[in-house]
Order: sequence, then C-alpha cells, then structure tokens
Amino acid sequence: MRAADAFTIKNKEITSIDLMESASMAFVKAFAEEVPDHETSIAVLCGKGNNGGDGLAVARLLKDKGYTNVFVYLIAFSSKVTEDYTANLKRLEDLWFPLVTVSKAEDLPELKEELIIDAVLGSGLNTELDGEYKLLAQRVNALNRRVIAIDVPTGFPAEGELRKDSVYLKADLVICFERPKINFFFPESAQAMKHFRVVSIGLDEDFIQKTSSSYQLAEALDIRGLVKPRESFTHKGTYGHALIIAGQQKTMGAALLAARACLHAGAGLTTVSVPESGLTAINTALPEVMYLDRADLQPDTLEKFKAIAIGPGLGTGKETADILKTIFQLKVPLVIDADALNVLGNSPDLLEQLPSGSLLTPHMKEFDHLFGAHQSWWDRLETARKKARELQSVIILKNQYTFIIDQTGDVTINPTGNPGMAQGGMGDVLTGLCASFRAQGYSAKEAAVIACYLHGKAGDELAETEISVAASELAGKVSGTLKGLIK
Ligand SMILES: NC(=O)C1=CN([C@@H]2O[C@H](COP(=O)(O)OP(=O)(O)OC[C@H]3O[C@@H](n4cnc5c(N)ncnc54)[C@H](OP(=O)(O)O)[C@@H]3O)[C@@H](O)[C@H]2O)[C@@H](O)CC1
Ligand SMILES: [K+]
Repeated sequence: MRAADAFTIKNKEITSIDLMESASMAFVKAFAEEVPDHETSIAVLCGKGNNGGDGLAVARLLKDKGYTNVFVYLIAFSSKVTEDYTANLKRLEDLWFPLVTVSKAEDLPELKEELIIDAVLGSGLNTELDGEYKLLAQRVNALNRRVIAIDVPTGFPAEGELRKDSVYLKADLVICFERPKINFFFPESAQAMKHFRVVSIGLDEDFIQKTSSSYQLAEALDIRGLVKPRESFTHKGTYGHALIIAGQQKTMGAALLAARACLHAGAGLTTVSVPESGLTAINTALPEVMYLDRADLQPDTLEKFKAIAIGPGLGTGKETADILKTIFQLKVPLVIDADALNVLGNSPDLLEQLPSGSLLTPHMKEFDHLFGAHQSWWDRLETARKKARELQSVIILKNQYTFIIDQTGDVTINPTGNPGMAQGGMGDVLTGLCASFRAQGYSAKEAAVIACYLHGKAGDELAETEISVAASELAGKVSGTLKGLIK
C-alpha cells in the first residue's frame, strides 16, 4: 500500500499533501457515520509522522463539518517530523486551534473527552512499542474510552507475527485506507482492535491490481466471475458425480450434512458411502442421493467419480487409512477433511503420497496436528503457504476469516460468515460444497474460493433473521444464495 501511495503521487498528478487531505476526508466521512452526534467531545492524539499529519487534518475537517468539541494533543516524543505533518500543523495554527503538546507519556493530561482518535503511529511502525509510546498506549488504554484509530492502531504491525505480550493502543474501530492489512484477519488482532472498515482514498486502482500481492480478499464479483452459468442442453452428467466417504454408525449426521450440501450446490449426481446402517437415513432424508457400500470402495468402482470427499465422521482407525491408500492411487480430485486429515497427521508417509491438486480443509487443531504446533497465526499461515507449495495442493485453513492457500502459496481471504454459524456440522457442509464444485469441473482453488464464500454468505443471509444457523439449514440454502450471487 505504501508503494501504491508513492505511485499515485507520482503518476496521478496528486501531491502527497493532497493525498493526505483525501485520506483524511475519507476518514471523516466514515467517522461521521459512526459518530453522528456533533456534540461528542473528541481528543485527537497526533504523532509526528504522516499518521499524525492525518490526525491534524482530521481535526480541522471535523471542525468544518460541525463537530464543536475537538481537541488536539501533539504527541511530541520524536524530534523528527514529516513535511506533510508540518504543513497540516500550520493549517491548524492558522485557525488558532488550541493545541496541547505532550513531551512525555506522564504529561498526558487526564483526558475528559468521550472519544479518542488515535493518530499517533500508523503504517510507519518499524518495531513494537516501547519507551514513551508504550507508556502512552497503556495510559490511554486504562481510560477505557471509545477509540477510533486512523489506518492502524498505534503499535499494530500491518504484517508479521503478532506477539501476545506486545502493547497496542486498543481501538474499538479502525478506519483504514484503501485495503485492510493482512494482520487484521488473525484472531490475535482482537488484542488491538474490535472492528475495522476500509475507505477508499483515491489510490491508483490499476496499480494496486497489477502489483502482485500474496494476499487477496475474495469479493462477490470474483465469485460471479468464477461461476459458470448453466447452459441449455446440459444434463446431470454435465455437472459431475461426487462421492462422499463419511460417517460411522454414530456419526451418520456428518455424512448426511456433507451429502446434502453437495446436492444443493449443484453436483449432477451425489453418492455417499456410509455403513449400511445409514441406508434408511439416506433414503429418507436425501432421496436424491445414492449409496455405495464401503466394501465397494475399490479402484475400478471409484475411477468414474469426478470428485471424492473423505473424512467427516469417518473415524481415525485403520479403515480410514486403507481407504486413503486406495483413493490416493486414483486420478480423481480429492477433498480431505476431518478424520481423514487426522489420519494423515498420524502417518507422514501417507501424507507424502497425497496426490497433487487435492483440497485439504483443516481447522486450526487439524492443521497443527498435520504440520506441527504454531505459536501464532502468522507462522501458521506461513507454514500453510509452504506446505501448499510442497504438496501442490490447496489448503483451506478455517477460521473466522478462512484462508485459502493455493499451490503457489498465494492466499485468498474469505470475508463472509458470522458468529451465528458457530455450530457443529458447518465443516461437514463446507466439505460437501468443495466436493460439489470439484465434481462440476472447477479447479481446486476455484472450488475452494466459491465454496468458502458461498458457505459464509448463505450463513450471513440466514443470520439476518436468526440468532444461530443450523448446518442442515445452511446446506439447504446454498443454491438460492448462489443464484443471488451470480445474478
Ligand atoms: N504515504 C502516503 O502518501 C500516505 C500516508 N498516509 C498516512 O501515513 C501513515 C504512515 O505514515 P509514516 O510513514 O510517516 O509513518 P507513521 O506511522 O506516521 O510513523 C512514523 C514515525 O514513527 C516512528 N516509529 C516507527 N516505529 C516506531 C516505534 N515502534 N516506536 C516509536 N516510534 C516509531 C518513525 O521513526 P523512525 O523509526 O523512522 O525514526 C517515524 O518517525 C499511514 O498509516 C497513513 O495514516 C495517508 O495520509 C495517506 C497518504
Ligand atoms: K494510528
């Protein structure tokens, strides 16, 4: 993003001070939606870099907009200032704006304001906070006021490991410029911020698009671009035959959920392989779904499938390992989940035989069981990027924001989904969706991106009217949600 700033200034005939003005205006517009009451008393804490420069411009623009109680505190711990900071300070001084200079954290007065705007440090941060900045952050945190940060919370690195003992100036909301930072998507970011929103500041979009970044945020438009419309004269054979190998006598529900999702996501045919005791349940609950006896899981029977998903409720015993050995010999695209992942975690030799182009769908525990324990999500994601390249497979690392890591190590972040979906069976549904899209001929990465986005989006739609979302309900909803996405 810093490169995009520089490119825009150079090529769009916009000066850096005007870009700062544009960023500050975008901030103020979003701020006004969040804090509509113009009487709110606001303290703007400004460091001496460009983040502080934004803060000074924001204070002036808030006044212009009719906010009557805006107070500026100049956090003067450093002797260095930027040019645009100085220019914005002059603009404020010309308006006789009252300014309080804070040379040491202990000099910060007992702030009376209801709301604090954090413009102390932004993306220029080069190491974790210590000294006066750390003391300042701790003092402000202790006030327990509502804090809205400009671009990033002070002390929060845009990328790299988020250490548990780091100190940040905690924000309720971050209004950040142009693109979210990768570290916003890790659970550890909760130590520094509750929510974020992104505002456009007019950076050169072509440049951003062309600049290769290892991280992409999935958007509805991407899904529209990926999903192929259904053409006339197509038939069930066009949309592939998926097989789901899942369930034991006491975990039949997992198989039913995966099969249900596979069916509703549009596979031409769905077959499920469960113990025979599950046959009645399949016939009753999912009359469209066919059954394959476990004894028939042999290479010549399996070659005909366009995708095979394995794992939900399957158990971690020898049977699962044996089935994995069989399907690893085939040329059929695979989706590996749950107990099948745990079996691979138990046997590295078998993991080495994983066919390229497979799709793995671990949650954090399954991931760490497969590839070793991790202290931070940054490290976990780095391992996922390495392993996806080594295995030439796609990894869906499930989390509040799910990461989809492709064979080149690039990461697509899925933004859909909500806490209402925190219920058992959701992973089984996702596996069914992956199998369905793989069977329909999508690549492992395409299938993963469509499945994750659709899964969360269907959940979001249900959560508009429901506190919690049941997995079976979600599985039944995906077809309608997909239709809405591609309209
Ligand atoms: N580029 C653009 O065109 C636009 C940029 N914009 C805005 O600029 C922000 C980035 O501004 P920035 O690059 O000036 O850095 P900023 O975050 O203000 O801090 C710089 C100072 O912090 C210091 N410092 C670093 N780490 C430290 C630490 N741990 N503890 C203590 N000090 C530390 C560092 O000192 P140094 O290490 O260099 O001696 C330096 O003096 C960005 O977030 C956005 O808000 C928008 O206006 C849009 C246009
Ligand atoms: K900040």
